[in-house]
Amino acid sequence: MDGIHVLQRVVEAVNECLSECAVVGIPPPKHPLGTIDVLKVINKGSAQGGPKGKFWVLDPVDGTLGFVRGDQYAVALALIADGEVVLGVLGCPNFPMKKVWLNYHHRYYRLASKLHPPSSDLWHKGFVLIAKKGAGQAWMEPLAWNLQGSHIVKIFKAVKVSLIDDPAEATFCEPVEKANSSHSFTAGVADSLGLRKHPLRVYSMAKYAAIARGDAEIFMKFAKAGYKEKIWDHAAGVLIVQEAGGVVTDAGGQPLDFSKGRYLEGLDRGIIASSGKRLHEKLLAAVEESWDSSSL
Ligand SMILES: Nc1ncnc2c1ncn2[C@@H]1O[C@H](COP(=O)(O)OS(=O)(=O)O)[C@@H](OP(=O)(O)O)[C@H]1O
Ligand SMILES: [Mg+2]
Repeated sequence: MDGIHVLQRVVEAVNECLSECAVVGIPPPKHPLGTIDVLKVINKGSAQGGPKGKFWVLDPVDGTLGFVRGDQYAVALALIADGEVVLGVLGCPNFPMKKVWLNYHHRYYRLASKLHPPSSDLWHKGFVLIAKKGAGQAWMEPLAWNLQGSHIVKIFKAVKVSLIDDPAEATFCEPVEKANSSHSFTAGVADSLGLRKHPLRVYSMAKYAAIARGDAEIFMKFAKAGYKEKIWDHAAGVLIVQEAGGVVTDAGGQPLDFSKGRYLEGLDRGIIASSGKRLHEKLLAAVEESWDSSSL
């Protein structure tokens, strides 16, 4: 598809969404937007971020590889006010309701757990997670997936992190691509922490969703030195995990700083999240123990 056609599709999609505004109580525009109107709105997306003011952070397709492979990806939106994430929305259209199917795309798991292809009634997937800073709650709205054709009731359900704090029972998740996070370093940390389960490798911010929903207890991302993490790859997920009861910091135990512009400047080594304080402290200690012998 060439540029002009993509643009046409975008304009159509925007107008389709706007025509449904009334559903959420916003009056729809009197006339559909034209191409120039849509381009003007897109051009407003030039905020550089920073410590003052309010701005939205959007990652329309996070986990691009997962998206093109028909695997996990996320649509992530966050509102940042004076450098703090105050609202997070994370859409995970391919995320299965049953944890066991998260790994369906990975041959190793299919064979190890003798998974058969999911039947359509089991393959319920897709939800939107929402959290507001300070609410102490994160919410999940499943996407409409009743394949039996019966009435679809959309309900928000509170999600909570897992209660497991024994590393031997915990599951950790990490990026699929070795280029995005060192698998050998996290394997060392896992060993030192006493994690026994095989890592859950999931594309995109769906990893934060896995922690918030209690599908996994730990998330680690250690990119190569020099890589700068972007705020849109983390903002929504971090708030959702925190409000669901989890903890997210850098490897030095400091909160991620969303006030420094487009990047998470000053990030100490990597990003770690866990389902609770006790596990987090053990994880920080294990990272410290493994760091000196690592080549990162
Ligand atoms: N070299 C390198 N190192 C670290 N991180 C990188 C790197 N390259 C990309 N990215 C960013 O990682 C986003 C995808 O991260 P994931 O955790 O989903 O990784 S993975 O796709 O599961 O391997 C991905 O987000 P999207 O571009 O939205 O897919 C990138 O912003
Ligand atoms: Mg991204």
